[in-house]
Amino acid sequence: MERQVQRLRQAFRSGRSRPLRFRQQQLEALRRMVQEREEDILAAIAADLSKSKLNAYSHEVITILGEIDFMLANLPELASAKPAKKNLLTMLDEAYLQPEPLGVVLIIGAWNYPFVLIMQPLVGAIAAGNAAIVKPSELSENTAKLLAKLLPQYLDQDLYAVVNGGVAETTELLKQRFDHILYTGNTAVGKIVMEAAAKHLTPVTLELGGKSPCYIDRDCDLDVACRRITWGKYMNCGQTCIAPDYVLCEASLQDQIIQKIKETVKEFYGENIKESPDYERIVNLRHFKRLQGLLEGQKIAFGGETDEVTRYIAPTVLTDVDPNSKVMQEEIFGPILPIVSVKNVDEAISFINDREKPLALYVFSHNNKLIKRVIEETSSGGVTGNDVIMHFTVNSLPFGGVGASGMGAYHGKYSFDTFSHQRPCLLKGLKGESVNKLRYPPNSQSKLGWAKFLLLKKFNRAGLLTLLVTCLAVVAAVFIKKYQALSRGNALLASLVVHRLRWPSKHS
Ligand SMILES: NC(=O)c1ccc[n+]([C@@H]2O[C@H](COP(=O)([O-])OP(=O)(O)OC[C@H]3O[C@@H](n4cnc5c(N)ncnc54)[C@H](O)[C@@H]3O)[C@@H](O)[C@H]2O)c1
Ligand SMILES: CCCCCCCCCCCCCCCCCC=O
Repeated sequence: MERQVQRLRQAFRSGRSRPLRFRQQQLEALRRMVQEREEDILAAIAADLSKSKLNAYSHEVITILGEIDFMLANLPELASAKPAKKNLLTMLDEAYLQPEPLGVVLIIGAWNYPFVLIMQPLVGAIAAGNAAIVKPSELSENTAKLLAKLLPQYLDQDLYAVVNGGVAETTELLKQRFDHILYTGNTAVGKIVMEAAAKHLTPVTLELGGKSPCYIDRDCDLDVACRRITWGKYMNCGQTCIAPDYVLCEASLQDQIIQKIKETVKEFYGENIKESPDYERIVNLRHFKRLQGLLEGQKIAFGGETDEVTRYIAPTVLTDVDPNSKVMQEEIFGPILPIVSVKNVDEAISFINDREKPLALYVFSHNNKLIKRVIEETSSGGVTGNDVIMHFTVNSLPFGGVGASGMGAYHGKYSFDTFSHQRPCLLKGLKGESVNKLRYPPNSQSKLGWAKFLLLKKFNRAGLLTLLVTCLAVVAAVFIKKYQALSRGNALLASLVVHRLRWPSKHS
């Protein structure tokens, strides 16, 4: 592994990944890969998550095609130097921010959206001019194997590599020195990644999880709210980092919400959910058993059926859930939706604030002021009002967590920034030593006065008067110089006219 990282570092040092044209070619190759190998990609995702090809396309492939298109369209602007504001001491100089690639970056993905969670950061890493190693999750082994086969066929092999494996391989990988690590997965492993990164002072982006709350206000269109929540909760069988984890609402709303979600489940997946091509399965037996454990002792409003052989768990709603029960202590990451009743929005806000900061927060209400209030008085990675999941799809919004749900963000421009160093550059000329004298020793009270004026824009009356006189003197000097030049010009013109009058040319 050490040798592999070294190989990438050498290729990065050659400077090959930096020119915009090269980055564009690699992104175009990535897009070609997605288009030409679409069938293989959909089949791998389908095999890993028992997902229909249509859903694999709309959950994963669309996102990546959109991200590549965004980068290709915006790369010249993203990679360009941005002028910076200057102070009085540097106003004649050039000050700008130059994005530069970080070097060799590591991208570790999770299994639940196995294609997106590797490819979307990779697009950002390439766009920013880095070399990259990607480590797909071993739990989504079909997608992992396919990525290891396809990426080298389409991308520069010395700059981009795939490492497959589980804990042992990832542990070994994490011993190497990287210039950035973007990790997606659970919080416990996030801590391991951060600890390993700290040994090399490597910056990290941690895309973690958490329990994303969903508050439904009394003043709300419950039909719409429940339809949207049902979609976001049971998509990918609840195995979505930003799925609404639980519902908070007044007790009086509980029965209606249960009824409406039940009807929507029927509308979406039919009478026989097991037969629906739109309903996935739990990724493995460990997660299946974990989820079964969360159902124990709970009041099941509907759903709750499980089948170990196919790892099927029906869309389930739990009612009157005790906030101290196990299902409310850990991220559910499955098709189980607890409803916890609260007296009002104040109690909902306290409930949210008493817990770790979630990755997403959802509020449903006709009352925009209430939505804004919930946003104002809580914290979360992202928020969607009157819908769920959809903020993930807006690539002008950074995607990431806060507190226990992660650090840093990516998507669109934010991916580019995550994998770049915004290098501050100040270019000065070699003239202007008379002003520079102010900062050279020996120091004096008057020099300090000038420093305060030039850097802090603080000055007293005497200073202001001096400045005014200085400015007037400068203006006068410029004016006199121009006037002299003008008079010299006029004199020259006059002499030419006289000259021509005396000796008219033969053509005139
Ligand atoms: N914020 C996001 O964008 C996002 C997206 C998807 C999932 N998630 C979160 O991820 C979690 C589910 O993913 P998971 O953790 O089960 O995925 P996972 O089991 O696939 O693990 C994630 C990655 O960590 C590696 N890994 C596992 N154990 C390790 C160890 N001991 N040392 C080093 N590396 C190790 C795996 O090989 C894998 O590549 C949920 O909490 C979910 O909310 C977050
Ligand atoms: C008219 C048809 C439009 C279909 C649009 C479908 C939009 C689907 C959006 C899917 C979003 C997938 C979320 C992936 C989250 C991955 C990160 C967390 O696990």
